[in-house]
Amino acid sequence: MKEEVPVVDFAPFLAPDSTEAIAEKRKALLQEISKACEEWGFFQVINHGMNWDLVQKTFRKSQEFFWLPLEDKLKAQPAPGSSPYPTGFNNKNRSQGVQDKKELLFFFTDESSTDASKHAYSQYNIWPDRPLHFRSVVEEYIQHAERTMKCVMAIVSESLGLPSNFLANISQEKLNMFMMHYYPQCIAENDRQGLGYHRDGGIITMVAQDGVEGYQVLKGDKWVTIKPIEGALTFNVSDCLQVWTNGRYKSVLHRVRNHKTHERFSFAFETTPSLHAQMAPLPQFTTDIGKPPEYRPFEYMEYLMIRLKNKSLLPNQKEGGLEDFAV
Ligand SMILES: O=C(O)CCC(=O)C(=O)O
Ligand SMILES: [Fe+2]
Repeated sequence: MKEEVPVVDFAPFLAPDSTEAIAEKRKALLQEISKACEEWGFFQVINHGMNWDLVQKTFRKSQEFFWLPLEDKLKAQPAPGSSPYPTGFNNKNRSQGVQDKKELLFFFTDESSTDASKHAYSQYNIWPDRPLHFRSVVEEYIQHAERTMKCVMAIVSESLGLPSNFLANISQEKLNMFMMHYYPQCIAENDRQGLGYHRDGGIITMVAQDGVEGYQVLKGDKWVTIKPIEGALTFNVSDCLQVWTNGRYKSVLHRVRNHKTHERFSFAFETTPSLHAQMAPLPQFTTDIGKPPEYRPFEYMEYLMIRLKNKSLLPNQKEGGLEDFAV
């Protein structure tokens, strides 16, 4: 049988009243999610509550942007030396030292912070002038994505047997990132590295795909395509969740291959702790259950700098990652 990323129907979580039957369904779903996070690190969700018309509208804006001539897109790059972060347009990222066949628009979104001075990363965002209404549409998407992500974090917390506000509270100061990806069509079979294999660096990532295949996750030694399902969103465990749960939930390698006959658009919304968060496996997954920690404590920034460097390595240089913090 062909293996596929588990698809979970969130309808029972969105149901307004909680009958015994719904409570039973929720319990079963939490088990499905837990199994998916342990075995795949990925799951797809239908009936997630995110407005699909808005997702479609944002895809149209993304197309309008990426279909502009390159010289216009380059105007959304930060002026040299003006931003310490890779915000705005980028068509030069590398994976494993090889240039990805992809274009990217990258935004920070500071989530409801109590201390604006600490969290003013979005000041480095670069909003393209064209297409018209680009910023208002994308900001609306981000607002909805934040809400959906909060709901998913609560459900993932419960799937670990923890209180629903656990992941929201563990690192209260969060930083979110929103990436709009564009993968051009690519005929040459040996040149389809849209986004090279990687693990995500945050807590959880939420991906919206258009209808074009190309997103793949490594299961055992096989790349499994994450089927684009109309109306579904994909969620994956990222490195922070793997560290906190001491490896119980897996941050799994995934990649994007360019399509032979179609260009592909996708959005990734990633929630991460603040840059100065202290990371370490939690007692619930170590001392409380008699397991030694798999990672030493570290500052999140230390790890992000390693990741940033990975994007511009040459082919013979070794990438850094969580292994650098393993004990
Ligand atoms: O483009 C996609 O479908 C996935 C992108 C991804 O893996 C990422 O942004 O980390
Ligand atoms: Fe990713």
